[in-house]
Amino acid sequence: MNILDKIVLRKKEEVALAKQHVSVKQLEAAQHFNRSPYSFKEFLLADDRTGIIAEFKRQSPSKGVINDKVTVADVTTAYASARASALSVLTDTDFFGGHQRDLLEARAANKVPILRKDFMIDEYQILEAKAWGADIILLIAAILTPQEIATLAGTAKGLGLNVLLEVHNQEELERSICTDLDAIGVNNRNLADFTVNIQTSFDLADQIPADFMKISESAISETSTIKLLKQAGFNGFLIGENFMKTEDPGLAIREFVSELISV
Ligand SMILES: O=C(O)c1ccccc1NCC(=O)[C@H](O)[C@H](O)COP(=O)(O)O
Repeated sequence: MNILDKIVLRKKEEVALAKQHVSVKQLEAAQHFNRSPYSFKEFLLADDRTGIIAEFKRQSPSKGVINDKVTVADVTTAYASARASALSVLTDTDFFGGHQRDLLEARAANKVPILRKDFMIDEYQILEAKAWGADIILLIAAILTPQEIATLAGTAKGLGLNVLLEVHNQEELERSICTDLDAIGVNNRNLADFTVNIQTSFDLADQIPADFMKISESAISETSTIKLLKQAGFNGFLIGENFMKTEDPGLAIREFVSELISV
């Protein structure tokens, strides 16, 4: 069993448990449920933003603890001030050390789109994402059937949420595309064995239909890579570890962005 299988197995238990504790009615009555989500596309394309989707990532299965000394509010507000186009907040606890309250804290502190970064397998989690103040949800092709992707994407769009589909190869891309997607992300990390290769994004760039925003995800640590990805047609760049591994992720993104815009 690989790590994705383990995560999905645990996620099924978590969702079943969550449904016993919080009803759909309660989620629908939550403070954020009726707010209108920000447009992911607008923030990705805005002249005064960078395309960076900056991730709050305490730990990961591949790296263990990355940073457990910083707070969500400090880091995410620094990311947004440094002109990140969006924030990514992990809400998976067992494998990434994230939590629902991380998303709620990021929402309270920021006026930019926020991705609920989790392993979505059930419509209930989409309602949670809306209730907790997310603007974007992630659907990972490697763990969902085409029918599940279409259904979950349809539910999310019905709630006004933005949908990011994540793929790792052409086969996943071809079988997963549906109308209710806003963006397609190419993950440079193989989630089964943790190997990373930026070339994955370049290989798939031209295969992504022009109607979708193109995002490159994982293992980005150089501004020169972003420039090449932009030339290949990418609009967004999901970066976690490169900022989070430093003592001051806010300073790290500021320095990164000043280098990015200096040429
Ligand atoms: O990061 C991991 O180890 C990982 C393992 C298993 C499933 C997902 C995993 N990461 C999720 C991500 O996609 C990344 O957090 C995100 O793209 C940022 O990547 P990075 O900039 O390399 O931290």
